[in-house]
This record gives sequence, structure tokens and C-alpha cells, in this order.
Amino acid sequence: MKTIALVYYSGSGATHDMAEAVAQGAKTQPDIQVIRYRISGEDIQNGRFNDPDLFASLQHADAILFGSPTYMGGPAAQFKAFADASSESWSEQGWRNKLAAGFTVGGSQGGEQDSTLNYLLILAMQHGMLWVGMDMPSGYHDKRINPMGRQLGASGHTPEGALSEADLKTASHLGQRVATLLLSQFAAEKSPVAEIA
Ligand SMILES: Cc1cc2nc3c(=O)[nH]c(=O)nc-3n(C[C@H](O)[C@H](O)[C@H](O)COP(=O)(O)O)c2cc1C
Repeated sequence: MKTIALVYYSGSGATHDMAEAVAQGAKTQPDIQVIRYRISGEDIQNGRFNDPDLFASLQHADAILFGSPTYMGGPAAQFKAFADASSESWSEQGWRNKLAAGFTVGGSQGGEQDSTLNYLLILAMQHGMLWVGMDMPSGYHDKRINPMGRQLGASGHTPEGALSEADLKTASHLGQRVATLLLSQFAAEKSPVAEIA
């Protein structure tokens, strides 16, 4: 059994819908369990995210997928508070070689979702994780997904307050891709950080 953890913030529910689509895609594969953690403002006290149980369970996940709405051209502050708190795992590189991926939602089609995905990628790199992007270039497939052609991760937008079917399919595909990779021979062995001679 492989475990995929989804850690995300969602203010009005669109990023939550993306997370559910990611989970649905992941669950199409056998022997995959998905754990979901929706960050809430109450987890943040005096500006600091505090949930030791979450970090303990993330330690056992095989993949961690990060999700945040795009707020003011980047991740929401609530997500960033979680990311800052993850620095305790950073010092030990505790998430090294886990798979990682990201998803985001903006109100506009071109609402700087790339900037949020870039941040999620950098967070994964800080932790020594292995980033999984999209493998569906827009216009070169017949599945009507990834309409924005973003290869860095799954993104959507909510012009009428809701995501399109194509955006949800994109998220679902990303979940399926991570699950497939986890089950494949390419999943990295988790080995301790080598000592420098
Ligand atoms: C404080 C704030 C800042 C926002 N900034 C952006 C932005 O930079 N780009 C964008 O496309 N949408 C922006 N939006 C719109 C949200 O990204 C959009 O409503 C999204 O669907 C929210 O996701 P959620 O329902 O998961 O909270 C912003 C919304 C809020 C509340």
C-alpha cells in the first residue's frame, strides 16, 4: 500500500474540489490510500502553523501533493504558514525522495497560477522531493484536459465561481500519474542522506 497525502488550503472550496479530483484520480490505481489535510485558519496561532500530528503522518507518506488557491499572485498565506512550519522536516531532509506535485486555482484564466505552482515546486525542492508535473501538453491529445497547457502542475480557474470539467480532469490526471509512478519501478528508494566524507 502506498500513501498519497494531499495538503491544501481552500477558502471558498475550489481548491478543495481540485483536491477531491486529484484523490479520485489517484484511487483509480490499486493499493493507493489517500489522506487529505485541509489547512484551516485555526491551525495558525500568532502567525504560526502548528499541527505536530500532521507532520508525523506526512513522514509516513510516499507522496505529498501541495494545493493552494492563487491569492495576489502566489500561494495563500494559510498555505505559506504550513510551508514555513515544514522547515523542521527540511533540516533533516525528512521528505527526501518522496514524490511531490502541486495544484492551484485562480479566479482568472491567466491569474498568475504559474507563480503559485512555481512556489510549490520550490517548496518540494527545498525538501529534496521529486517533482511530478503534467504529461499532457495542451492540444496534443484528445482527452480535453490541461486546457491552459501548464506542465508544472494542475491548475484551474473559476470565472463563474466553479471549475470546468477540463480543470477537474487535469487534477484527476495528475493524481493518477503520481499514483502510477509510485507503483512503478521508478519510485525512488528512501535512503538516508549520505554523510559527506
Ligand atoms: C485575497 C484573494 C486574492 C486573490 N488573488 C488572485 C490572483 O492573484 N489571481 C487569480 O486568478 N485569482 C485570485 N483570487 C481569486 C481566487 O484565486 C479564486 O476565487 C479561487 O477560486 C479561490 O480558490 P478557493 O475556492 O479554493 O479559495 C484571489 C482571491 C482572494 C480572496
